[in-house]
Amino acid sequence: MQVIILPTPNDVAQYAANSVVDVVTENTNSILGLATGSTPIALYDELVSRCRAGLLSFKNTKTFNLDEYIGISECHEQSYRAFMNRHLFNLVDINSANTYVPLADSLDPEVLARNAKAYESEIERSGGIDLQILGIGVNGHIGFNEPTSSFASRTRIKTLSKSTVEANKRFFTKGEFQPHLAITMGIGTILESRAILLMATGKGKAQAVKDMIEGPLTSMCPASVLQQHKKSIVILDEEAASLLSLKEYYLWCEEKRQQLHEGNLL
Ligand SMILES: N[C@@H]1[C@@H](O)[C@H](O)[C@@H](COP(=O)(O)O)O[C@@H]1O
Repeated sequence: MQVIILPTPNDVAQYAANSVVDVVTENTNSILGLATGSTPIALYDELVSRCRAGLLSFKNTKTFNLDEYIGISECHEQSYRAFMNRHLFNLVDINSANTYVPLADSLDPEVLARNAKAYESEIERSGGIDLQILGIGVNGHIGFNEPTSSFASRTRIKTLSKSTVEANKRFFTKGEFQPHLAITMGIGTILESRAILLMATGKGKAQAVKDMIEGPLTSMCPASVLQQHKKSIVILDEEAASLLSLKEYYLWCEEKRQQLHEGNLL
């Protein structure tokens, strides 16, 4: 796991944008895994600006989102499909037919299970995800893989934890139905991505970040599984990194990596 600590959330977004640009320009048919939540919004804003400036094109890119709520329609402004359309898909040159978000617009468990299975098949048919973007929940969840999710899990229906429902309450108006279920890529599915980039910003994420990087490998902190991935990069701002015991070491590692890269080590 590579841990990169940067001064501000904007630096985190810039770093993540550079990584996405590298993947998309190296292979114009690349497959991206995308996340929702407030953290990646600054990344999407940056990608939109670069695309509008002609520095980047998503013409042949395919995307797979991590998750979608069950119980609200795709047209609901809090659906993850609507979120992605609003923050990225409608603002860049991507072909909307190449943007996949789990289909969760049914209340029939059999239909939902079939949709989840079909999502897995579609990822596989596409050749797998080149770069998966992740955020992290305050309880260490990734996608909607809540604590105790199996590390071998595949795309499936998942019940949200009370703390996740609470954290996402701010997006729904008072008295409005708020989903307690979602379809999410499984942890096993996420781990098959060729590279993973997790972004975390703000003090509220500091404990989850510490558990993910320095805690034991445990399903109580689903993000800790990234310790086992061969190419996982965690990009943090100072606040999110504030509880790390080995913070100085991670900064030192980046300095050495940079010096080696620039032929400047001796
Ligand atoms: N399913 C999403 C996650 O993918 C996201 O990482 C998390 C944190 O969101 P935020 O970035 O708003 O803290 O929110 C939701 O639960």
